[in-house]
Amino acid sequence: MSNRKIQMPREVYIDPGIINDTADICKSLHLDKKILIVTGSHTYDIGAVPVIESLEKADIDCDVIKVDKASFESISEVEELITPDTTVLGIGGGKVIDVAKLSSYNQGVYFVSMPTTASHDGIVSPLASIKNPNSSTSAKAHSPIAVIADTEIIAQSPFRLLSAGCADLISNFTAIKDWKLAHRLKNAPFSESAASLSIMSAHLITDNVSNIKPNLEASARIVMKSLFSGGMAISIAGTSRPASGSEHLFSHALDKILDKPALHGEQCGIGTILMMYLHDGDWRAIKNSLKAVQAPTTASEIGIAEEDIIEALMVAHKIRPERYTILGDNGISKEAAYELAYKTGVI
Ligand SMILES: NC(=O)C1=CN([C@@H]2O[C@H](COP(=O)(O)OP(=O)(O)OC[C@H]3O[C@@H](n4cnc5c(N)ncnc54)[C@H](OP(=O)(O)O)[C@@H]3O)[C@@H](O)[C@H]2O)C=CC1
Ligand SMILES: O=C(CO)COP(=O)(O)O
Ligand SMILES: [Zn+2]
Repeated sequence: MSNRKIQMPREVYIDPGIINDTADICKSLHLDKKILIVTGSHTYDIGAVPVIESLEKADIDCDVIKVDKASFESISEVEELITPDTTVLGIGGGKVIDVAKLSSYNQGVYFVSMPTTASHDGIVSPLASIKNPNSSTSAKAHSPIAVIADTEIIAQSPFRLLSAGCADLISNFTAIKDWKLAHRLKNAPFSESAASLSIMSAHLITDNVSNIKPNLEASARIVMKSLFSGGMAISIAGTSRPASGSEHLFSHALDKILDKPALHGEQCGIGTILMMYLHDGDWRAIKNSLKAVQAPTTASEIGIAEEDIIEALMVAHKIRPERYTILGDNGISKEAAYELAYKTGVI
């Protein structure tokens, strides 16, 4: 059997109030034998409680587990609660969705993705960004059978999370530049359709910045739809390449260096300014787009010390050596890292 299959969700709902229809959606998909809700401590009240009410009214058996880390320990704890009849509902941010996605994949049961915010592009993709100590790649998992995105809940989530989602999408611009470079220099497999969809998803944000505002359902819808198409680009490519290049390596390096990193999308956004400069591209336009959606553009805005930015720039190329980027095989020198961070105003 070919390894090169493209996975897509079967049903996608992006609507205000749709969370209250969860039981009906599960029934229509024959996923109503047993539900396991994976959620977080903040998202329990916001997302899980209305879903539990909807399932109880429909007499659907349901269990809940809260997770606080996207780790292999959390995944094992969730897997212990899964039986062959279970459907796993991930209700929360990226961390919760990744844990629900990977645990359901490992146990061979269906997964429904229910984002409570629009902060990252893993909502519909078949990959989980959970690294184990021996591997630097995203873990292979599966696409959700359904995506239920309640844009009213997403609109009410902290705007910082939505801005981070916009920044995760804006990072597609450098991810694609890196991917093309790797294709030309290293013959890395490249998909024109995935790359085009990825760039289009980023443009849905940068061409619409004036319509992305706090507490507006229409804004949540724009970001969610862009994350959906960005996730589809990842599905088509079968790798995170269309959405993860050198700017993500920089963010992953910060995650390793720092005890308390900033949001994933925020770090990737700042990484995009830096890597666009290295690509000799229009890094000022990236910065302006980030500012327009209220995403941070400097180290001090996300509370990261200058020396940690420099350290992350110097080690980023080692995070995933098999994925060639503008950082090359040897990375950049300390002096060049300072120059880069200083000239772009990141430090
Ligand atoms: N699979 C993939 O391809 C991708 C995966 N990722 C992964 O996703 C994670 C980052 O996701 P991100 O969402 O930024 O971070 P988190 O999942 O850590 O969420 C950040 C915080 O926002 C809270 N939150 C979520 N929704 C709401 C809401 N409606 N109201 C109030 N608070 C809310 C969460 O609450 P709570 O405490 O309840 O969780 C959490 O405290 C990382 O682990 C990253 O690796 C990122 C990109 C792509
Ligand atoms: O964050 C991602 C895409 O936005 C996932 O990428 P990684 O494969 O680098 O974890
Ligand atoms: Zn990302």
